[in-house]
Amino acid sequence: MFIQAITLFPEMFESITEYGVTGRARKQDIWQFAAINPRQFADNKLGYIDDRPFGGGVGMVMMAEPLFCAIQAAKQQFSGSLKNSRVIYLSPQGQSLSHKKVLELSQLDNLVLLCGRYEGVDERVLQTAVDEEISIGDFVVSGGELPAMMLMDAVLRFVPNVLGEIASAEQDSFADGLLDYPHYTRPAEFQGMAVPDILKSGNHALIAEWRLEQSLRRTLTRRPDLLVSRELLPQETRLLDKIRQESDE
Ligand SMILES: NC(=O)c1ccc(NCc2ccccc2N2CCOCC2)nc1
Repeated sequence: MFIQAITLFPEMFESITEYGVTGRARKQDIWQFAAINPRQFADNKLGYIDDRPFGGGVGMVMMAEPLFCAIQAAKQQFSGSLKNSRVIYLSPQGQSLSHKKVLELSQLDNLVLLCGRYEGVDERVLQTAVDEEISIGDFVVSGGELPAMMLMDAVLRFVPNVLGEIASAEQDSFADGLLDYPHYTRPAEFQGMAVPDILKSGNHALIAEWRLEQSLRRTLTRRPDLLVSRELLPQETRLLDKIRQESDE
């Protein structure tokens, strides 16, 4: 997958292109990245890429021309099939990012991520050159770069070989619609708190059931909304009934 970010702060993306599993995978050429700074497309010598808003109001708006040219330049860099590409604008006004959308985006060859700064971008860029507007949550941050990196990381976890054979994104809790179970490692006792005995039993079937019960228990108490739209396997229904009976006692 080839990901391009249109951003005034290219260096910010080093946190995902140089570090962690995503950084290692990029260095292994499992995915590729390029940043395009719209300032190079400013048609004035001073590199202005923002201007005052029509209609007045605080702050500045990113001008259409430099962004449009940057998106065109990104499209000329596409690898693989051109049609398997998407230009995405990260904004609080976008469609909420979901696991389903992450999976859909992970199938693409090319992603272009437009990162807004100032008060946002000229609407005409969105109308002519952006395919989708996506929000990573109902909150506002100072620029689109961090939301873009969140989207990138979530998507890259589903690109083959990014995670390596040990971990797999499919086993992530959200992948099967439940919250994750608690994790423990050595020492077996920490500040007087012991690790649940079941995890030291070596009985992998019982351990798997305990973990599933913990996921269900956590999901029921912290995010019951996730259970509403989820099909339950017989074993899950049995465990949920057991958990609900406990809380009814
Ligand atoms: N939820 C999200 O995905 C999300 C995405 C971006 C973002 N900010 C960049 C931005 C992008 C578009 C429009 C306005 C703005 N902002 C610019 C700075 O001022 C506030 C508004 N914030 C939250």
